[in-house]
Amino acid sequence: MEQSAAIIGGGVIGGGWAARFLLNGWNVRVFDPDPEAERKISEVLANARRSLPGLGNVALPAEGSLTFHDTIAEAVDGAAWIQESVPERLDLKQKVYAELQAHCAPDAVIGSSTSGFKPSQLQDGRENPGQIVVAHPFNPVYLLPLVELVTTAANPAGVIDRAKEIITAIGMYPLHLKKEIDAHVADRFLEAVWREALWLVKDGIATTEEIDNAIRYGFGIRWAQMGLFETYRVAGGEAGMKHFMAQFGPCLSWPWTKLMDVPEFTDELVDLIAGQSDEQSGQYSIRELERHRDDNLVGMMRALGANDWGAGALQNTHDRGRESEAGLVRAIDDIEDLSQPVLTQSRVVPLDWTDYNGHMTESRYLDAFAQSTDRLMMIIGCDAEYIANGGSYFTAETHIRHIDEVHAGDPIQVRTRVIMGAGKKMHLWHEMYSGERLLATGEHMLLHVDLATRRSAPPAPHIEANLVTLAEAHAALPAPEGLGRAIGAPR
Ligand SMILES: NC(=O)C1=CN([C@@H]2O[C@H](COP(=O)(O)OP(=O)(O)OC[C@H]3O[C@@H](n4cnc5c(N)ncnc54)[C@H](O)[C@@H]3O)[C@@H](O)[C@H]2O)C=CC1
Ligand SMILES: C[N+](C)(C)CC(=O)CC(=O)[O-]
Repeated sequence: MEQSAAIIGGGVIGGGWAARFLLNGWNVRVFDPDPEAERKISEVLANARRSLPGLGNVALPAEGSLTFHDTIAEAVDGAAWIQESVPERLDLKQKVYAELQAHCAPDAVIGSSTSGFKPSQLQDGRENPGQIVVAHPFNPVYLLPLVELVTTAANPAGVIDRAKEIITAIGMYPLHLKKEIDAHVADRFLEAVWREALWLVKDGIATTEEIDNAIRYGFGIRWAQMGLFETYRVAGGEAGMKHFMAQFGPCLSWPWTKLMDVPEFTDELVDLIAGQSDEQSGQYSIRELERHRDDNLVGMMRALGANDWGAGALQNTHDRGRESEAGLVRAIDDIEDLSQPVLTQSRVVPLDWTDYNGHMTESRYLDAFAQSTDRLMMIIGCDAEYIANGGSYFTAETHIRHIDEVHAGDPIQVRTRVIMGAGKKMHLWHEMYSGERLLATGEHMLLHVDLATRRSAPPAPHIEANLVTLAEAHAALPAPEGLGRAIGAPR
């Protein structure tokens, strides 16, 4: 069913929310009095379109529609989710809530992007306080999954459940905080770190660039994959957290930091920091910096996905939930038409799959075909459980033909035929398409192995039976052009 989200305030964060909903198939209705809002959102959207669709390994749904409206009343019409992202001023937010509630559906969820206000401050004086929650995201909203969902006793369980369901459906992670507090959880850290950094610059200890290097060459990468406590548990050595606390606990009272002491924001300090920041990154426009940031985030999250860890594991779960809508199956019984090649991949080319030639790089064709082989193995029953019990397939030979180029952000699909499946042998033929365009073919010979002896061995009977079923069904199709071809001179 088509769903609509209203975006109230379409700046940095509202634009990110608009992209997140839109690219996950929602219709998006924007209200923002700024005459430049449409241009700004279209620029954020362009960055989101080049990065988000390729983040996961399964294609997103078709984009929803994006419309701009002159009044709040029009924007919230029919909206199931309303996301308020107006500037961080309580009086303004409260005025906006009064107008929202005069026009929106009583069962719509209203989420606030507020970085610091408590939900009770937003609910105060409202007729229907139960529909208002804090849904605090992180920039860029279209890539980072965290949403701090802060609720109060005024929020019925049904509203909280719906909020969690919708946030999850658009590929995000609702961290539900049941106790409200100024600045929630994550912004408390960010502010503490920022305060320390301002002191270090003001006191002439380090420049903005040196501070950024201290973060990005070290603990910043660590935090991205294990957070704070798991990282320190490991840092405690074999004795874990207890040893870590015994060793470093006393430093807290020496103290190493100036946590609560805020440097005064004099013109001199602002000029010092802004000047160093210009020197550090002034050669890039903000949009260029956003694209570098997005490329890096996609690469890091995809690396985490390969390890099924942290934000990457979350993305993998989201991908699994999208498989059937994308037409992918996990078992032979779920294939609708056995006579046709099996859809083994439906995705978008990710940013980190491209090279200096500006197109998908050669090694990624093998990567894509290998993922299709993995799915075909799962479909015939060679799944994680079977492999854990000691049986699997090894690839003995591969021949890839590159027929047409494809770029980051383009959709690709792989269709797979079983050419032969008998005894230990599995002979596969993959065809990769973008729409109707044939991009590449992959011919692969695999051997079933016993993982204990590392030698070829017959597969379990049900696997062989499934392979034979597919091979017989696919044998009725015309032989693929290029099957069995050796490397030849280009025509
Ligand atoms: N910028 C950031 O890093 C983050 C900001 N937030 C929160 O998101 C909210 C918005 O912040 P930004 O997007 O950074 O600000 P922004 O200044 O980029 O955007 C605010 C937008 O609201 C519009 N606006 C002003 N009055 C309005 C009204 N009455 N109705 C509708 N729209 C109106 C403005 O025209 C502007 O486009 C704030 O509550 C902020 O704390 C949350 C997470 C991160
Ligand atoms: C600086 N900030 C308080 C607006 C930051 C946030 O709220 C979250 C983020 O994206 O860093």
